[in-house]
Amino acid sequence: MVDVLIIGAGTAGCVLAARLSAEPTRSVLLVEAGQDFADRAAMPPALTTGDGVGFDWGLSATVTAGRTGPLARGRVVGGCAQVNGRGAVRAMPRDYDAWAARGMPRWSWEQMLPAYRRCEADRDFPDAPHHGPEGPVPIVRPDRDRLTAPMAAFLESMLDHGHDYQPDMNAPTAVGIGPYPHNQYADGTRASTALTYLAPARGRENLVVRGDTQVDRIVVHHGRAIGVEIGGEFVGAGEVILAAGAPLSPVLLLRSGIGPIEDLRAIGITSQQDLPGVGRNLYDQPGAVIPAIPQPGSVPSGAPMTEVIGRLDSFPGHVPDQAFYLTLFTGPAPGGTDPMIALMVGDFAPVSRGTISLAGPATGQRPIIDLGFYTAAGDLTRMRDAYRYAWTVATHPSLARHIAGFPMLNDQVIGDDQQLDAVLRAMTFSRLALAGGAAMGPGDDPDAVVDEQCRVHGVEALRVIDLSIVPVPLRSPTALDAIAIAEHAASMI
Ligand SMILES: Cc1cc2nc3c(=O)[nH]c(=O)nc-3n(C[C@H](O)[C@H](O)[C@H](O)COP(=O)(O)OP(=O)(O)OC[C@H]3O[C@@H](n4cnc5c(N)ncnc54)[C@H](O)[C@@H]3O)c2cc1C
Repeated sequence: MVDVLIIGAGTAGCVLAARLSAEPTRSVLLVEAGQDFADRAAMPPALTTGDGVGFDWGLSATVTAGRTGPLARGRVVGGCAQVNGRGAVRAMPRDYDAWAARGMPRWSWEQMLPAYRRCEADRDFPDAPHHGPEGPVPIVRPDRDRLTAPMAAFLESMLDHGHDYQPDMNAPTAVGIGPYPHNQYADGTRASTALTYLAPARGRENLVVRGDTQVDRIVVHHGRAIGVEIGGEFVGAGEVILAAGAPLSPVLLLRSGIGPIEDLRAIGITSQQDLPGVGRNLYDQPGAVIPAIPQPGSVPSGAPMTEVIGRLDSFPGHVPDQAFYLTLFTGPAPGGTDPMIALMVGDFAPVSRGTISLAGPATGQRPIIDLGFYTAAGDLTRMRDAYRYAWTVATHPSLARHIAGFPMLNDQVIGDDQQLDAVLRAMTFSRLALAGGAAMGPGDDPDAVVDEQCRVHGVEALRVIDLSIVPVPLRSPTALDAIAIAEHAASMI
């Protein structure tokens, strides 16, 4: 029997395994459903995701009412951050302060900042008080003077719109436009937590990593987690830590009988703990693009996909909340080879919430995921205003000179509420920044799943530590936050 069994060697799980096994007397078993590339040289250059191929779970979700789409989730040691876009932007202090204000003072920005500092080695601002100089994750930004022509034009358009230039978009209050921070090594290799945290810890005698091993359920006996079941095998543990990410941590709780009692009974799962909040309060960030055909030669081949990110405070029709972001993407469109330019607008803080539920008890049955985009009043209007504003950025002369045409948009569509709403409902996609579904909250909150120390309410020796515990929207693309959250939680164990 191991002391600690961690389910999921993803973004957070690799951090937890490294930090918890640093104590030599504690035995740690890290279990991952996907492949383990222990030898960095054996790792394929590109780990793809999408519809169950490569290193993807093949999940799907309801995106907007009546419309379903694939929901990419990394299934490999390193998790989503092993297949993601490497954008490494922090959430804002106000997000953590909102978290703390829900009765969890240990998750305030003041408490979280040391965790962000601990995890990073910021190559550009090592001396800034809010940055860490020597953590495991290298953070770099593109050089403003060496941006590709469309990226420089996007920056110019935003500055002309009155937004501030921010050399460090990870400064706590950075609002405006600046170089996009990325987690990567100097040679361009992706700096996932499989490399930055787990690889240096692999030699420890008290740490075992098991790839290609999917946990079927957590075994709870008399109100205490005593281990897990893997294809009929029981593996005992003193403590189980669930780090399967959103949405798969809530899925595993449900399969283990931890969730809304009536829903579990209806699909034949014996309840171990009635927790109505499991699978609820899921949120994600809706995104939409303005696709454009570039002028010939405008997008250099092999150019980085994105180099500049904007976090907006105010624009017409919008109450400032720093929740919208703009990014320019260049390169071949998904599944194609012709170059494209796409200005993406995303909402970091929608009000809408989604749900996760099970169709049945079997591990092989896909969960039912509804992202709930635009179900809350006001979310679609917010997006409409932001998209309209993005149109003015895309059609600004600096950017427009790189664009030959917009395939599906014009001033008339953009100006008409009904037409634009139809476009948004049809094209909105998941920003793949899922969080919640097993939210943290005090014991008197009926929707709370874990307490301030990530312990599942009502079940001993079981914690959830990944983005599914986040009870508030994070104004960020989320990967860096998953690392900092795991760092912070590990310091409490
Ligand atoms: C394609 C893509 C692009 C993205 N781009 C960016 C970006 O550029 N910047 C950014 O900040 N964020 C990005 N994100 C989001 C970000 O990467 C994730 O939000 C974050 O990494 C999630 O971390 P996590 O630890 O909560 O979960 P994960 O990293 O998903 O880790 C969960 C792990 O648990 C494993 N697991 C699940 N169930 C089981 C089970 N039953 N048994 C065993 N193992 C299990 C999974 O295989 C996985 O390895 C992207 C996400 C995707 C999918």
